[in-house]
Parts: sequence; structure tokens; C-alpha cells
Amino acid sequence: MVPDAPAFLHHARLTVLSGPSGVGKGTVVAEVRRRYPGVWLSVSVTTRRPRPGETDGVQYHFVDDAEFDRLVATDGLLEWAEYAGNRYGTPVAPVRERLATGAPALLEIELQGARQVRARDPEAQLVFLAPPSWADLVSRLAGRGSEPPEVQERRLAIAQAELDASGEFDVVVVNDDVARAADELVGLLTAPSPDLCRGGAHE
Ligand SMILES: Nc1ncnc2c1ncn2[C@@H]1O[C@H](COP(=O)(O)OP(=O)(O)OP(=O)(O)O)[C@@H](O)[C@H]1O
Ligand SMILES: Nc1nc2c(ncn2[C@@H]2O[C@H](COP(=O)(O)O)[C@@H](O)[C@H]2O)c(=O)[nH]1
Repeated sequence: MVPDAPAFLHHARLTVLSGPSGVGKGTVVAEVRRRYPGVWLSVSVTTRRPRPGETDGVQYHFVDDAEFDRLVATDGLLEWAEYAGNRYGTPVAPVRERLATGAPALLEIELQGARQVRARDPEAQLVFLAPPSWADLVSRLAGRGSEPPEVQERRLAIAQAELDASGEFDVVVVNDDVARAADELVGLLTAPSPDLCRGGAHE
């Protein structure tokens, strides 16, 4: 039987997983959730069109520009960014509700959003997923085949800047192997926050 979540997964900490497009964030998170279905992942809103196989409300909430504008104007997003011609954002209410229960929350977002989360919540744990090499990243993005070559080029140009910023993150996990990277991410999700080790933020 697959356990719902590790018994020690009880610290209300926000973890952000970031990294260049095609590095394998979605794949590694899917492996973590296959093992532990109780690991909670925020569902972002995006103005990007769904890919074949994507379902509204599962991978993303797919919205139009007017709805995205409305969410920004009403402070409905914890963070948001424009990325390769589309907008993406994290609905704030579900994250707040999740953390209020004392359980951890995971976001899978790009660099600008990770920076915004850090500014709003300095306790958040920022994890950068890196490819073993540039050539691996290029071949993974191409091999996924979900974007035409010109969009892949645009994403790879952004990826270069994202890799340069990996030093801003608390931890860098190399996705050389999905199962191994998932092990590492589970360890990070279940690690007590440094603040809790000191005795709590609100004393
Ligand atoms: N460790 C790995 N070794 C080889 N291939 C991998 C590995 N991890 C992921 N992949 C493959 O790389 C491709 C991209 O993975 P994935 O879609 O998870 O990336 P992503 O970082 O979530 O991308 P995006 O940010 O664009 O959503 C997929 O085809 C996936 O199967
Ligand atoms: N800042 C945010 N970035 C997000 C969010 N949801 C996803 N993303 C990132 O966007 C890119 C592209 O995603 P794709 O699904 O079009 O390949 C990737 O890096 C995602 O991690 C979000 O809510 N905020």
C-alpha cells in the first residue's frame, strides 16, 4: 500500500521547486506524489493554452487574460510572472488554507515567482532542480516535443539566465535520475525548517 504521506510530514512550510523548462520538475514531483499522494501541490493559473492531454483544474487552471487581470487586481495571487509569452500565477487562498492546517505546501514555479515568494515569506524553502548538463536539458525539452522549435529556443534562452541564478536557492538538486532526485526532494519536504529547530518563529 502506498502511504498517504510520511508520518513526519507535519511542518507547515512552503517549499518552492524551480528550474529551467524541461529539466524535469513535473516528472520528479509526479514521482514524489506517486509515492506519497498526500504531498500537496498548488495548481497554478495560466493564460497558456492547454497541451494535448492537459485538463483544466488538474495541471493548471486555464484562464483568459481578463480573468488573470482580475486575479492580479484582487490580490488573488501569491506571486505571478510572465514567462515566454504567457502569464502564470499561484492562487493565494489554497496555499494559505493548506499552511493553516499545519501541513506543508509545494509550488512548482519559475525564477521570478520564486523570488517573489522569498520576498513575501523568508521562511520558504527554495529548491532549484538542475540538469546534469546543458546538453541533457536541450535534449529533454526537444524530446518532450510539446513546443515547436522556436518556443523551445525561447525557453532555452530563459533557461540560461535561470541556471545563472541557481545560487539564490537554498538547495540545488541535480535531476540525473528521477527516482534519486525524488528521494532528495522528499527529504527536503520532510526536513524541519531551521526556524522550527530554533524553537519557532512566533515566540
Ligand atoms: N532524470 C531524467 N532523465 C531523463 N529524462 C528526464 C528526466 N527527468 C525528466 N525527464 C524528461 O524530460 C522531459 C521534461 O520533463 P518535465 O516535463 O517534467 O520538465 P519540467 O521541468 O516540468 O518542464 P516545464 O517547466 O516546461 O513544465 C520529459 O520528457 C521527461 O520525461
Ligand atoms: N511564476 C510562476 N511560474 C509558474 C507557475 N506555474 C508554472 N510555472 C512555471 O512556468 C514555466 C512554464 O510552464 P509550462 O507548463 O508552460 O511548461 C515553468 O517553469 C513552470 O514551473 C506559477 O504559478 N507561477
